[in-house]
Amino acid sequence: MHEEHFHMTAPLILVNLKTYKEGMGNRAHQIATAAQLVARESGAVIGIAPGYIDLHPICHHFAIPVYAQHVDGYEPGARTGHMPVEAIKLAGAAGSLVNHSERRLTLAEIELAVRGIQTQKLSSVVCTNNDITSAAAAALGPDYVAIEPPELIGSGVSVAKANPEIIRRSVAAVRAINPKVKILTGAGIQSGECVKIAIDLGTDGVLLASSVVKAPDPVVILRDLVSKL
Ligand SMILES: O=C(CO)COP(=O)(O)O
Repeated sequence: MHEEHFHMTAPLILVNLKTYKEGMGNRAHQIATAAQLVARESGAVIGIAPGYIDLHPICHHFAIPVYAQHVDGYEPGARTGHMPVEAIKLAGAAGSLVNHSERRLTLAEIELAVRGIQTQKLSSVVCTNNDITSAAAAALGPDYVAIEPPELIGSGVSVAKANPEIIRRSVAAVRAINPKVKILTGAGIQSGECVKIAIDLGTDGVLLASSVVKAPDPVVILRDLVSKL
């Protein structure tokens, strides 16, 4: 379902399913079901970024924003093993992550992907690793810059608690370049308290993975994540 159907001025909680076994197939549907339930009962905007195989069915079964984890900015045509923006749009995606720490791109590829996403009127989330790269990403004019210190990704240690300074500096850097660009932060986000700290530091939401994807019951974690909004 496309993003214009959602109130995107509200904070965005975006759950990246990565290629975790606990985020594939039936389990991807279970997490999407949990996201939709908690979004409905709380009024929060909760999106998920499943793998490509699960993208199309999840887009069509759930009324939540669904993002691809990566997209190529190339035009459709004689290329093999790439993912054009048109393909994720046809699948029903709201947008895509670009340049995740686990799927790094060159600057030229990031720019191409952001332009392609804009051309298709989808939402772009460019991931960055520090305040300098956040400023560079903001110069490309994406919808979101998502700052995630790589050393804290998957660590269980929350960026909001361990390194609020990097969030503060990134917010300032992005605002100085382009105040229209929204900001997410991530790495180790696991509770409503983490989300509240991130929002209080001036971000527009969070990008997270393991705390939800690996939870025995994702509903419990998602309810906690939205509890202080
Ligand atoms: O990389 C991330 C989200 O894209 C963060 O992962 P964790 O929430 O597992 O630290």
